[in-house]
Amino acid sequence: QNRSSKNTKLPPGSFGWPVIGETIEFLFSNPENFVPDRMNKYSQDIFKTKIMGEKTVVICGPNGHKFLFSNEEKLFTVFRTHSMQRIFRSYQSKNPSCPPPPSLSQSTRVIRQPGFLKPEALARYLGEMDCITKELLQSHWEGKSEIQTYHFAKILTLSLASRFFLGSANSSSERMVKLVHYFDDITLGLHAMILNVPGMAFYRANKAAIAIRRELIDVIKEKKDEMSKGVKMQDILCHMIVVKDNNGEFMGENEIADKIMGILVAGYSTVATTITFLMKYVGERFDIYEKILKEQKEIAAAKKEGELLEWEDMNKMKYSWNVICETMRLTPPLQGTFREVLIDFTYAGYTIPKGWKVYWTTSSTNKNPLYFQDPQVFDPSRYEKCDGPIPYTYVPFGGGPRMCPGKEYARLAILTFLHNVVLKYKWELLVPNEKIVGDMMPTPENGLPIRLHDHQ
Ligand code: HEM
Repeated sequence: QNRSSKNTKLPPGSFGWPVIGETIEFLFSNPENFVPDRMNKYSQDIFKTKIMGEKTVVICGPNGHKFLFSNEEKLFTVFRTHSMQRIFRSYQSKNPSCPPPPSLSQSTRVIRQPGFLKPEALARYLGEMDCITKELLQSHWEGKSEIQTYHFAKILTLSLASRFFLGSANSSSERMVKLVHYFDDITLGLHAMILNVPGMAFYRANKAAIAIRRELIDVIKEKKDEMSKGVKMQDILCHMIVVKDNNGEFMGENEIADKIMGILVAGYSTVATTITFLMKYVGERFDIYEKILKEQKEIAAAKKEGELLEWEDMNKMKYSWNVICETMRLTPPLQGTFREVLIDFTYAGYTIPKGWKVYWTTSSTNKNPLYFQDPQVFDPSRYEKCDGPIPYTYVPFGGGPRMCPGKEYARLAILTFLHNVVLKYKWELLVPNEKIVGDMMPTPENGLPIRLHDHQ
């Protein structure tokens, strides 16, 4: 229901300290605690807080998720934190003729263009994805007994993403991989407080964005050069170069660079985190490893020697996908995102005023015993039951019209990795019970070192 009213009853909760509100608790306490603690204290449906300088309501539980995902662009619109807006600016203030900074949602429009991430396009790319994964496993794992999983996952993810989004006809992918630490800095800065002081996350993220933007502009120039020679290409970067905006104008290079950077960042740490925690959880459970291996061996046995993965193979990886889903339930690679309220509305008996921000988060459902029995237990069979989790309780990719556009791409990338790894290796965790650090971006403290064992 939505209505405007003067007799408003705001949701329960606390705005915390003057100015900073509850930002410190939000950013630095475990996100698995911040939300459930307040749900228990105030309301299971909704509570108010002040984070990142904004009056915010956190909308909770499956009903909250459903309400939010069903009212996009009616009651809410996307909101990027101030740090995100500043990091992804595609203009420099010294150049007043440049257009205003685009929001990340503009890169979303481009990535949602028909074709790019649709199954047909992904199916065409799958063989190459398999090939790149094999090559990287060979060059980074072959002959080694110990691997830093997280570091490798980042290299793999960034290589795949830049080859796919920037096009494979140049060496841009290797150049992006050299910038891997800058991508980390940006990811950490996305939810940082705006303190542009050396040593602070926001300062590092800005520096990183400048370095990546510079490199991307070189890649764009090279791409334009190739296109002018008539080389036919079908990647997102080419599309951005030729597409015109609403005013019939081509995008400037800074703008294209920012949009590409947005897509690379969105698809980078999420996939790398999932791969890393997948290796952790499977490394802890040999019974699960054996089931994955059985499934992958059957798929490999049905193929000719050296034949690359195809779309139908991916659809057979049902158990493997359930294991990945369970990984994302226990360690969601992205906690949640913000919206801005477009008009006053009421929810669960409370009024939420226009201009406030709304935050939805996986942590209001993913470990809630109401929806997941024995929530701390790693149990891929939860997704086997024909009805699976209750709708809107399991939302690692969000839902509704804003659901992650990279979901299918991520599924293929992670399954392709798992297929190649289990067929060749067993592994053991070198630091059992390794501490997980990082609040908005969960990270194993030591980078998840593993010891490899070949099957032979
Ligand atoms: C395991 C991997 C991934 C997870 C768990 C994940 C999760 C999410 C979530 C929760 C959102 C927010 C949706 C919302 O605001 O309601 C999102 C948005 C987004 N994701 Fe992903 N994502 C993953 C991989 C990727 C990949 C590989 C790409 C790039 C191809 C990508 C591109 C995007 C973009 C561009 C958005 C912004 C969408 C918008 O604002 O409309 N993601 N993702």
